Amino acid sequence: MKIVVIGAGALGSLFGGLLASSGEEVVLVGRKKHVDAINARGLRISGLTDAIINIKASTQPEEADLILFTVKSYDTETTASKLIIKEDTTILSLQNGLGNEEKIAEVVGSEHVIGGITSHGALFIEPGHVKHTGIGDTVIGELDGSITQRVKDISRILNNAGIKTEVTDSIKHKIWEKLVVNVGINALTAIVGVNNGKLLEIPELNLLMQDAGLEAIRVARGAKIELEDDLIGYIEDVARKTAANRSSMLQDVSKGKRTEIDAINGMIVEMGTKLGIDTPVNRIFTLLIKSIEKRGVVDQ
Ligand SMILES: NC(=O)c1ccc[n+]([C@@H]2O[C@H](COP(=O)([O-])OP(=O)(O)OC[C@H]3O[C@@H](n4cnc5c(N)ncnc54)[C@H](O)[C@@H]3O)[C@@H](O)[C@H]2O)c1
Ligand SMILES: CC(C)(CO)[C@@H](O)C(=O)[O-]
Repeated sequence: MKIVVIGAGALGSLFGGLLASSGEEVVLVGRKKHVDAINARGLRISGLTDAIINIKASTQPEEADLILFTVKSYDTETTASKLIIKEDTTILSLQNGLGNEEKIAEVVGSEHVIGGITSHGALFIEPGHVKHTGIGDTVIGELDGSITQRVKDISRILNNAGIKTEVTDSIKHKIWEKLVVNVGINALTAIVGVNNGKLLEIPELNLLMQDAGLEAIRVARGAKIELEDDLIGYIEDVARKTAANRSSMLQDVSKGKRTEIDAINGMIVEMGTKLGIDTPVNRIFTLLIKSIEKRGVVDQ
């Protein structure tokens, strides 16, 4: 199976490197500096995985049997329009946020798209070098809930590469559950500038995390997405397991980079408005993060 990783930054390089190490034919498609460093010296993975991997990298998309789609959510539409698709190409999005699979499907056709979430952590260190910062589960599935040979084949390949992966018949629910976690953790930690664990230690932050999460759960129910009962407890579990982590959104604002706010808290506000459900906490989080994006980095 030829695998092309579109959006080979932190997560895509980690997954692509692990797959190449397991013997799969992999091409990383990313930005020029990263691509040139990889082609010159191999891909270095440090942290929980320690390896230098010979792997092909390019700045241009290529035809593939499987495309791992790992750009930030704000690049989804433009990147999907550049994909080279053949009849049996499968695209697996491993992105955070809501709406990515639908945006890709609008461009290439829904028959090519499957959904996925992962709790692995990866950090872009420098061109040619990513750090494996966390090990977690990966779940993939057909958007219609069917269990097909292709998802079973992709799961086998990922597991063979050491990426523990399960197939689910409810990937949309899993994407929503991950979304609720990101709704509760990402923006708040970025606004206040704290690691994830502070959301458990500081009572005021814990209340805000719960309020944001409860709004998302109400919007999900309004959209007929029945979620697990104790999702607030799930958010807290993730914050506890990643207590020392700086969330991806805190990392982004610390570097003066654009965030994925629109696909996370912004999506809750957008859907809540359409459904007539108030989402004041998510609205404030969204406005504050957008203000921080415009403000840029300040000296602490
Ligand atoms: N990093 C993690 O630990 C992690 C974990 C779970 C989920 N995710 C999700 O995975 C997605 C990617 O996250 P990341 O941390 O790897 O981001 P990243 O910014 O490190 O990687 C994305 C890369 O794609 C590149 N890119 C954008 N458009 C492109 C194009 N058209 N062609 C080629 N390259 C292009 C960007 O320049 C960037 O280098 C996000 O949705 C994120 O929320 C990340
Ligand atoms: C789970 C999570 C919030 C841990 O930091 C991660 O998805 C992130 O940082 O985006």
